[in-house]
Amino acid sequence: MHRAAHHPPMTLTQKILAHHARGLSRPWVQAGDILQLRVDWTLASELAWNGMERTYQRLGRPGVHDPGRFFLAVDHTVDEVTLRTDAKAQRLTAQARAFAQEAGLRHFQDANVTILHTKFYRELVQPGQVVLGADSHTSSHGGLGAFSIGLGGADVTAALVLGQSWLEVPEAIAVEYEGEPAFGIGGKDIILKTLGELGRNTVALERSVEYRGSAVRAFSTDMRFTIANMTAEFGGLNGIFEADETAARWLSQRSGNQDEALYFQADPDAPYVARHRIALDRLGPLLAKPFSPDNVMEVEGAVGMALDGCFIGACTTSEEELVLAALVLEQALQGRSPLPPSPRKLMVPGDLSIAARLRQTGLWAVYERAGFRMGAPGCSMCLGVASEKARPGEVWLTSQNRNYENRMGAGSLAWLASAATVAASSVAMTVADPRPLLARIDRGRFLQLLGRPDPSRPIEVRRAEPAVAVENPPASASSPSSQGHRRLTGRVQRFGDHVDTDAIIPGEFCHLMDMEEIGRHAFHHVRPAFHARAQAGQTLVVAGEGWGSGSSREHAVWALQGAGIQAVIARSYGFIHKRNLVNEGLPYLVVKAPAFHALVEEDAALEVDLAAGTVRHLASGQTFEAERPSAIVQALHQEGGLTAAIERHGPRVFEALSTQ
Ligand SMILES: CC(C)[C@H](C(=O)O)[C@@H](O)C(=O)O
Repeated sequence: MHRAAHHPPMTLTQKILAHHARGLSRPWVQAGDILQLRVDWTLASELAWNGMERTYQRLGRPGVHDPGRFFLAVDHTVDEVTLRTDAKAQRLTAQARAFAQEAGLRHFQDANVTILHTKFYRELVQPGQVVLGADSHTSSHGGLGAFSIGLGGADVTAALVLGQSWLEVPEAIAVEYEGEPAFGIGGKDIILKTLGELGRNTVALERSVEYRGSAVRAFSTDMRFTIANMTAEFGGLNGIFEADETAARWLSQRSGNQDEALYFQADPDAPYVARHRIALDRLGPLLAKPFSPDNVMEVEGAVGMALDGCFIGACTTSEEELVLAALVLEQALQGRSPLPPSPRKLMVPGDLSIAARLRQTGLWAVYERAGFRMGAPGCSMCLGVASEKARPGEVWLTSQNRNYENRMGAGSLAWLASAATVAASSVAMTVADPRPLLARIDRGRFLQLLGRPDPSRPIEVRRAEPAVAVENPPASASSPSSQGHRRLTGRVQRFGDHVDTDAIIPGEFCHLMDMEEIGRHAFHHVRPAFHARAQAGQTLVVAGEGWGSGSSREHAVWALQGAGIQAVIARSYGFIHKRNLVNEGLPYLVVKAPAFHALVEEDAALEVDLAAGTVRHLASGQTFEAERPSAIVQALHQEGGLTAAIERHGPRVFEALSTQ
């Protein structure tokens, strides 16, 4: 083992990756390196486990690498009503329970105890760890300085079984926050500001996003959580904050789970491809209009807009936000009688421990007096699959992280905001600026209600450098040159930019496991003719930037395959979806040429030569070149996907793939 004392400068992410890499040929990593990675933790929900179980079964139920390092929580589809009445939720729950028993999992969270990310962040993750979760918001754990990413079920199952994965070291950007945000302007407003200024699936796409700048020292661990969480909406591969005294103080409150913390720091001249400065001093409350989280506006522009519902909850809404929103409601209710209970105001805490604290501190009762109903911990309305849904045409203000079309239920219109803004708006059920109410809150009381460690208490943070295992001479990357040897012809189904995986297959179909049935629901709401067109020969998808961004659902690939799609051609892809395409063996091509995108229309006939990596537009005879996939991606394609590769190579699969 080397201590990488003399290495080219590395980012924080690169240091964590170097520390976890196996078989490096030199004691550092740089963007573009393909790594075999030791994985500390895998995570999943019952909904993702459904797909993972299929891979696990195909692998012959081989047992898990470490039953103490898989965190499985039943949170996505369950609430009191679905648990009682919905056979889908019951089946998914039973399946997760049965696996927890079979594998002897130490960290199984049964229905409605927590949201996957909430408990894992608060109690388990440690700085410097590598975490792979079958959920896109696994990015959240970068808030405590872990390298934590969402991946599809096949990738996470592989890591669950083998304790390893592979990764191409991403390029990195720095988002540098400057200035002190006003009291009550928290993580949600800051990440919405970031999304509004920089755009989703742009500068962050497939890159590490390192959150830095003079302002971040004062960000609480909850603020960091929310910002890292919505790195998924930003389009980043991972989002991360350097673990510092604030992180160490949070860890020191735990009864255990702090002994592996590694306090890496980016080198001063770390190779960021860009630095983006975001000023926070004049930041006010923001909203994101439907149907995109970067469709951001100031709250002032919507004040008075009528609301059909207010939802405070989902993973992105931290304890701090729930406490602050309660204090906003308390101020709003001063001098007036309680509001009548309303089915259109719902608050769902992320974890039973948060619910308990809200009860102890009297804040639960404040929500009640403000007319809110409270639900048991879970994703609730955020995914549109639990019992609470917005109805068609309804406008909901919500503190969740996604406002895609149909996200809270078919035909719903979700506007995103901080919990404080949702709380202020819930009083008259019209959008309201929370600042007059925030101004009346006693900050000392807010901190005391939160019960966080005293920020002035000194704490020692021992900076770490990666311990790098150098084992191999550089792998001779002979390059198999294709995604198979086939030539495909077909006609095009044409899409624009930012087609998210919720559009490809809505959450309500993510419990299905029959490929043809899943295929029949591809683009169920937004392009119902997709399946029929594919069946009639429009079997090639051509899209713009960020195809398949959003969630990690493997169903998005299965829907395409089930409908009969032969290949996808796009300018760029959501990182997780791209891996899912590779794992499931559905060819994808990256074609950036503007001339191609100007030329190819709906129904155009194309010939795709997978071996050559070219696409020919048959009517004009013009040929366009696709970017060449990395050697490991080509190798995976030749193996027929990840599961087939594991079946063939066993535990040495990543080694075999990287040297093929
Ligand atoms: C169902 C799950 C795979 C998905 C995700 O990965 O994000 C969900 O949590 C979501 O928010 O859409």
